[in-house]
Amino acid sequence: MAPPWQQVISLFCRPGQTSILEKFRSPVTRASFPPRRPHRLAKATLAPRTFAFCHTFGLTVWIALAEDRGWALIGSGLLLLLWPAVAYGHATVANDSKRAEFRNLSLDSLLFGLWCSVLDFYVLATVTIGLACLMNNMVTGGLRRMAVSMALFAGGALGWSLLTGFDFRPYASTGIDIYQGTGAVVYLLALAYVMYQQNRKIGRSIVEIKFQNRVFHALLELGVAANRASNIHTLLDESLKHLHADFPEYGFAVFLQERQRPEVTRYAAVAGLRLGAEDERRLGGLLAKLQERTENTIKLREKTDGEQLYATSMAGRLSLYDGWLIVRAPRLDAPLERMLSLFVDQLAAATENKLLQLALKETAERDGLTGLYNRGFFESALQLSIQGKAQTPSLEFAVLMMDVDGLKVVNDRYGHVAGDQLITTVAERLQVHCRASDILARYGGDEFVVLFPSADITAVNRLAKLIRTHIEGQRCTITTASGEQLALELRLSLGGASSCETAAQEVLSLADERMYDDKTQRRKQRAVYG
Ligand SMILES: Nc1nc2c(ncn2[C@@H]2O[C@H](COP(=O)(O)OP(=O)(O)OP(=O)(O)O)[C@@H](O)[C@H]2O)c(=O)[nH]1
Repeated sequence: MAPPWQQVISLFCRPGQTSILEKFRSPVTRASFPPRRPHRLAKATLAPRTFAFCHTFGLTVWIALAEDRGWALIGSGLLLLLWPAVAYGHATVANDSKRAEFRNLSLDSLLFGLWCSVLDFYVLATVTIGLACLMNNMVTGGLRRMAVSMALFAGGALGWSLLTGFDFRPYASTGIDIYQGTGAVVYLLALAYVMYQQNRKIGRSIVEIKFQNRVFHALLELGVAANRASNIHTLLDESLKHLHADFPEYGFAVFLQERQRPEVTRYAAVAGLRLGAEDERRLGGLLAKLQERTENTIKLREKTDGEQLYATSMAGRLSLYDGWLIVRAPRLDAPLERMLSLFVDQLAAATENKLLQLALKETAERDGLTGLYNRGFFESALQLSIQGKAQTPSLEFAVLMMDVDGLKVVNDRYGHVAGDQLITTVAERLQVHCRASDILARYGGDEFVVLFPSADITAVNRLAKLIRTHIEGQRCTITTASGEQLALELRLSLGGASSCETAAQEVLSLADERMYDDKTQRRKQRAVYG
């Protein structure tokens, strides 16, 4: 059985409702003790409420002394002094602090109504206190709350009159009138000041929210730009363009410098800053000297367009580069610094991802020795051409196969290093004669292939002629592993075919056959001519 004091408390609780004591003992309440923060409304009303109740207590004391009504009135008036603290505590510990404060405002009206009755409806006090209650509720909760407040004020006054009998004393004394009038004016001014402070706070919050929205938008745009960009230059250019569109009052630049050689700026982008090539070089040099600095944002010595330049470091967030975001701003304030640090984080992550993505793409598409497309990429491109021909029969494509003659001999005589150099030399020279639309790939060992995605056999003949004129029989110098210099003659066997001559799937094998025919013929010729 619960101790008697607990039974008394439980009398005030509805069945199933948790008593205040239980709330305090529950682990949840203990975990959140000391109490939560009161709602800003509770904080804002604390001072005016304290003033109003203290002032009413003063009025009570004055009337009690002036009319010799004894200490009973003053003693009960002491409750008025306690109420502001109780109300504030209530709003502080409540789960829903705002609702609790609204309840406090209602109780204010009820208490004041009752007290006006205690003071026998002294007219000036009843009017000013009643008006103050109505205004307070109107300001915080609109017409509905004001109506509730009016009802509670009237209810408090009538209720007390019914309990203790109705007395009416329209006037006390001039001194008390002056005291009450002055109190009412001070209260109104205090209320107006609180409202002004609240408005200022709201104004500041709106400005901050707008700024945060711009930051959020810039970060979203950065994500989109990062997805779309095909290389680092585009990524940086687009990101800065969007950032400048969101923050036109600032100018931006970004520098990525090589980690090992900070004086080398690998990528730079500018938006909303007038930086010539010379300025960029000078700024790059300045940033290279700042590598050791650890602060987030540094004020630079440089100024542009009459405004100060600041640099925010990407500080170790890129594996190969050191990055800097430069901003031109009249001054560096806390929101700008926060925005820079957020943007730099995202930009560094997007750049690093893009670098990784490009490296992976490079590995997947390119041949490691020559840097040309590899066989996998060529075969995907050939499949696309075959599909294109199936969908649009008038769309032709062609293939030229090439094989370096005599690589085995070079390997056997001078080693694989020399053989590798022969392969890369052929690749470089072939690249010179290919057009941007031609897909030149290393097909395997010493075999190369060119796909002409929308051309016929004339493209093959054109390139074959260029190879025969400018590569065939040309000499190249190769250094062996032992440091010996060799002069080798380049020789290539060629075979071309196009989709006008055979079925699309057969083009590559036809080109291959023709290349072997060419190789056989050239072998015979070499045998004949020695
Ligand atoms: N150095 C080097 N050699 C390679 C590479 N890939 C393949 N090879 C060699 O290239 C040679 C290609 O063989 P073949 O085409 O029969 O040699 P070839 O001397 O060019 O003969 P023909 O084409 O008949 O003139 C082989 O000896 C392979 O080992 C490579 O990446 N580097």
